[in-house]
Amino acid sequence: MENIVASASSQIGDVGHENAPRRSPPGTFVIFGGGGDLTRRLLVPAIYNLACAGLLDDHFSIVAVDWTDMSTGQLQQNFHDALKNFVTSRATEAVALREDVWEWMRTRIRYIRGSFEDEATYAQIAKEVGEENCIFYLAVAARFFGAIVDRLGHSGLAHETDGMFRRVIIEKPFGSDLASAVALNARLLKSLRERQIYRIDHYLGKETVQNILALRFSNGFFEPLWNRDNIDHVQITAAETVGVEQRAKFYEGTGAVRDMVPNHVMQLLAMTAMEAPTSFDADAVRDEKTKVLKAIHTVGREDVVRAQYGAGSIRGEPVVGYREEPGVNPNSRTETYVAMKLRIDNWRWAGVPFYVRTGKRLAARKTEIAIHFKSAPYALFRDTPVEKLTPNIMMLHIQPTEGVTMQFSAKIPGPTVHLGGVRMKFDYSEWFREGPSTGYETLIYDCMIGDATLFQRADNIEAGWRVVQPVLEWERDPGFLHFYPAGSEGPKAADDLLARDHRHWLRIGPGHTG
Ligand SMILES: NC(=O)C1=CN([C@@H]2O[C@H](COP(=O)(O)OP(=O)(O)OC[C@H]3O[C@@H](n4cnc5c(N)ncnc54)[C@H](OP(=O)(O)O)[C@@H]3O)[C@@H](O)[C@H]2O)C=CC1
Ligand SMILES: O=C1O[C@H](COP(=O)(O)O)[C@@H](O)[C@H](O)[C@H]1O
Repeated sequence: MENIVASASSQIGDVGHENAPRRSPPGTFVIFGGGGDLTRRLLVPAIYNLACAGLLDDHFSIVAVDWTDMSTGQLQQNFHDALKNFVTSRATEAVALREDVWEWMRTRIRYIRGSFEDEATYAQIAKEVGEENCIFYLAVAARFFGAIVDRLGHSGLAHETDGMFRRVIIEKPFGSDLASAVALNARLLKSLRERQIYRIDHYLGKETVQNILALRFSNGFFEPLWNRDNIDHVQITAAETVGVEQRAKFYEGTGAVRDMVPNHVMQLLAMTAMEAPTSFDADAVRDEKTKVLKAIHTVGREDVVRAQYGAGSIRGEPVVGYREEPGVNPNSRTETYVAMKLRIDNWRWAGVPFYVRTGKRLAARKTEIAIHFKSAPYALFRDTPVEKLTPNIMMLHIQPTEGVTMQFSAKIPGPTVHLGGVRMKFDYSEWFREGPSTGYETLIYDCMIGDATLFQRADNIEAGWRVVQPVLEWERDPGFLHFYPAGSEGPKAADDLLARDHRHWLRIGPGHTG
């Protein structure tokens, strides 16, 4: 995991200089699905940002493979238009395109028109890339993952020689349940070695997600408290305001559980709950993640709430319910929300529930991890006006706010003992004077330099699917689907899930959260 963010002048203690990132090795970045949406919106802007940062070797090139009828010139024009629309050096703020960098990039882009299922396409790629290092990025629908990798194997394109690498980046969804993920892993391993496979989870590219490990393991004061002696429970939220957008076809067969939980949510949980790895070596980190996911107790049906949004309003604007979205079956039982209570059965976490929830069309866009500490004893305050102590919560804000907040009690100035809940906040953009990148830059760059720390290993993916597998088996059961109005905090059943344990969710929308 390489730090590609320039060292900031406001850092206390120097962590940047001797770790200054090096240029990528020379090679070709082959994009299957080079005419598609992901390429345009995320991959090309990320490569451009790496070029701006001077991180690409002079012998870097892009080969886009797709069946769309266009020339290399037209593809270059499409990428240029895409960059103008989508390029951001930071996640939130648009910046002007640097034409000098674009010109450098343009001359390195080539197009191969061909079908993923045609051997001739691979022969053309082989001719184009020769003996160069290659990264094959599968920016394609999941049904092509196995088929493309088989052909990379048969054509010899997957074959590495001394000093030359061949790596494959695979997008999500990686399987649609445990069995299909296991089968896909087995299929990939017929043509590739595990170390050649980079299974992407874009959450791991987010600086704030990477910061979870930095925060836990580079500071002396968090880790001693990070266990069942001090933590009451943990809440993980990944809430979106968007609906299914133009992806109804994909989403109808997928739903919130498959789309978000085995991958993004499990990664957030693993980073929060894993033991300290022995180093940042990819396997050391991934061993610990897998161990903690494997320690999750088989989930019971009473600990899961599936739900679907109905009509409602977001920021005062009326929005239709999921079943009214274009392309969605009017009787659809696909969930757009899921909440789960998970128990991690190990020495650190036994007895500490991890409540996770994710959904579309909720009250706000908010991804955060809230660590709720156990309360201090109240006895000292019983003869004071203080009626209860403010819960101690440490919030790791992943997005759109990026930072960390600590909530605790403080004495309100005055002659009597009154306590108030206060917050101490670290904000990325305020402190480092620049926000984190989109995430794809880090992941692509890490693959170029052969660092798989932020990619999922086969056992990691399978452990995530194992957690949700029971939920997939109940999805047809009548009654296993609740409803919530768009723009709300989610279904009442999810509130009941915590109320049973005398707890409540932090608010997603604006308002008091403690
Ligand atoms: N788009 C996004 O924001 C995100 C996408 N992803 C994942 O990335 C992957 C790609 O998604 P996305 O870019 O949206 O998909 P697209 O359908 O936009 O892109 C795929 C491209 O491949 C082309 N194609 C399809 N079949 C063939 C074939 N047999 N031979 C050659 N070309 C073919 C498509 O052409 P045509 O359109 O003519 O079929 C299209 O140009 C998916 O796995 C998705 O889940 C992940 C995160 C975000
Ligand atoms: O992978 C996916 O993630 C997005 C949410 O990503 P974020 O970075 O905006 O949090 C989600 O909308 C999409 O359905 C899912 O496929």
